[in-house]
Amino acid sequence: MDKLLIRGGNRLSGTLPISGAKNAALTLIPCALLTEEAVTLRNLPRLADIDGFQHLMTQFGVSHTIPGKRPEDFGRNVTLEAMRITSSVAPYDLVRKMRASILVLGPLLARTGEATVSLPGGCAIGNRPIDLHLKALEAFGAQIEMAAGYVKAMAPDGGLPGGEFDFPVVSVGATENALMAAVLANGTSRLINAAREPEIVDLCNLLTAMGAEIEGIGTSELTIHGVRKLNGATYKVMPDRIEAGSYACAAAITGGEVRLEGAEAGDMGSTIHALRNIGVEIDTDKKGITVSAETGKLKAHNLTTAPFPGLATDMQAQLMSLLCKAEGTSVLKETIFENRFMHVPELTRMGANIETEGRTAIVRGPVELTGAEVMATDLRASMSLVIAGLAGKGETTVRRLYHLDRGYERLEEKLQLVGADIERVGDD
Ligand SMILES: CC(=O)N[C@H]1[C@@H](OP(=O)(O)OP(=O)(O)OC[C@H]2O[C@@H](n3ccc(=O)[nH]c3=O)[C@H](O)[C@@H]2O)O[C@H](CO)[C@@H](O)[C@@H]1O
Ligand SMILES: C=C(OP(=O)(O)O)C(=O)O
Repeated sequence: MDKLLIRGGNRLSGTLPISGAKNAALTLIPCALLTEEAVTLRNLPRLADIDGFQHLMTQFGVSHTIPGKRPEDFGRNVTLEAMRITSSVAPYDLVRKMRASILVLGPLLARTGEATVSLPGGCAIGNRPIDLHLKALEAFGAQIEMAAGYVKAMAPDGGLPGGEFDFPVVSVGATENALMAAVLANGTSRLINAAREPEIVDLCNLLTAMGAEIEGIGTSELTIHGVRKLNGATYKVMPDRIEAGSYACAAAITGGEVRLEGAEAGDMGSTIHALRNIGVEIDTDKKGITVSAETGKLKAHNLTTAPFPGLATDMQAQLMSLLCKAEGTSVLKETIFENRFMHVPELTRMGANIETEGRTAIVRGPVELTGAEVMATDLRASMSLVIAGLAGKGETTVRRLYHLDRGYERLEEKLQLVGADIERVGDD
């Protein structure tokens, strides 16, 4: 298995491009199930999760074409066409590798009147139940059955009537599934306390381009007037705000100055706010953001993760690494997932001074980070180790790169562009 070798200490400087957002792409791809016409997605990131989702789509009879693009370019355009749905079953083998596969449930149900999807199971960061996905679909008139690790959703003859669902907890995925089911319902549906992450807005914008009628886009109350048919569309995936935030932390921890080309500051308010409070300078414009920092001037700051517009849980680990180099004591509270501090023991091995108590981590800094052999346990935890490695004295080896490959397009190439000493090597 490949590993990353990072020789820390280089100050990052220059420009790196920000890719299309994984979490947007994973909900835009299943929209192709909602229409017989072609849906073309531009700026899809080249990631293991995206390849996996495209593969899953072939299971339902969706064809995809990738027009030739130079391999050295980032991103990719893909046309998905679901002229006829040949199966509405998502088997365990394909679903278990990628939790987001559950996002085919809503659109398959809406298009064909039934869907059978393997339960995705938990993952390293928490249990991640799907009860809210199912309750929202039930509220729209679906009948749900569970058997042998699969969930089967059925619509009444003539399709889902639509309905109202008030989310007791904000859920990104459940909001997405509910939206994709509601757009083809016979009546009007209402989602209350819906997630309003920028990726949900991206989903609503694609659905609207396909002919859906959605009111309240960008708010926590969405009204969806079901339409009989949706058409195809061509749509550009939004920039990845988590990738951009991660590279901002990487630049800052090295005391560097990096331009994140294509980053959308408007989607990154809480991350930018956090970075500025830590002492990182951020300049924003329409085409990207520029991050600069002086390592000696970083200061402690308390952070609490929350649904958008709060601080994204997907940024917690990366900011924690940065705070190891900040003067003073920072308190980080993780409110979204119950087990999202798995980077802490690895960061500690690199010299960090972090104590955890339940969902709170106390980071004392600044410390001298040192290179070490570390093991990645999940996507953002892995990135936090890369960030620490960039600032660490000596060599850091990060193993289990499949986590990083789920969410960072050609990570080492992008970091090399700004001067990092990082390479991917085969294991010996
Ligand atoms: C592919 C994708 O977009 N992934 C993102 C999505 O995950 P995902 O959509 O899985 O996360 P959710 O927003 O659904 O989860 C939020 C919280 O709700 C709970 N919950 C969720 C669904 C449910 O049916 N029941 C329930 O209790 C979860 O366990 C968690 O505690 O949003 C998360 C929160 O911003 C991000 O960290 C993930 O990167
Ligand atoms: C947790 C994440 O993704 P997923 O929901 O795909 O596991 C993430 O992107 O940080």
